[in-house]
Amino acid sequence: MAIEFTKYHGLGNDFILIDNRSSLTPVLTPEKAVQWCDRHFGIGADGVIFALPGQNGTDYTMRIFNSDGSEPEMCGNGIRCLAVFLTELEGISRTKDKYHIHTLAGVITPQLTDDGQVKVDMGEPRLLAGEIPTTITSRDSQVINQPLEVAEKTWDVTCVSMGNPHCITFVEDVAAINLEGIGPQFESHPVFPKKTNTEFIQVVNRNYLKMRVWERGAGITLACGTGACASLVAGVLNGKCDRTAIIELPGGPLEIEWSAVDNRIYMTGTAERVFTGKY
Ligand SMILES: N[C@@H](CCC[C@H](N)C(=O)O)C(=O)O
Repeated sequence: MAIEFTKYHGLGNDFILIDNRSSLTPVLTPEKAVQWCDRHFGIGADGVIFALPGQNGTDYTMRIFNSDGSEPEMCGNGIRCLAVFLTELEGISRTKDKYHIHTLAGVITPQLTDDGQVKVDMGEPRLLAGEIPTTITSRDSQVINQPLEVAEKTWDVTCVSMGNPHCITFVEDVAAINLEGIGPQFESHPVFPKKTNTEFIQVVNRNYLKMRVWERGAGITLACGTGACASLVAGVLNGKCDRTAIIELPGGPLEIEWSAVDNRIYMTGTAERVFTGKY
């Protein structure tokens, strides 16, 4: 039987959204998700997102399969798309502009803003090596500016978890990075037991960073919300940027703040519906 879907994107990081509110079990298997995400033989997307019933007092649950069928803990651009999708599903019965969403990374709270964007309380970054997880060791158990050998080169990396793992490295020129060549080697490096997303960051000034990303389970994408949050944290920890900055991605800008008051990360950006269909 055909399943209804809506395609969305957050800065070109694109997702197939499915109304799964009648069950806690996703209507697609990971294998089917791979086929749906295929850009030649399917609909084409970086992942499939399911809007499921809430758990433990939350409004809804989000689950996501990457385009390779693996299941990440969280997706920053995806949760903005989910928030807009939920407003469309609720229609005139909608009573709120803020949702508490159960995810594998904890409760995440997106809120629609007056200018049509979505601001997300992404929670607190996790910095301990065991929380990333990574086996890279350092004196205080945080991985900040530590050397890592990848593709016959030593990279200084900082590791941050936003529920999902991120490895950040600062470079002179993001455009010069051979993402396709080295991204997979970071992703599957033995120091990351759950693999990793990798962000290459060029600091333009203390409030403006350029980023390119190789995503775990999806490869090169035009944007990564959790990656932008993790990169701002890495920038602050390395003394390279302020606690609020614009992160410029190939698909567009995200505004990221790491609050000194509550230690939480706030991400603001767009989410656009592309089309609906049945498949
Ligand atoms: N693009 C997403 C992250 C999606 C999950 C990631 N590929 C992983 O496996 O951790 C974002 O916007 O955060």
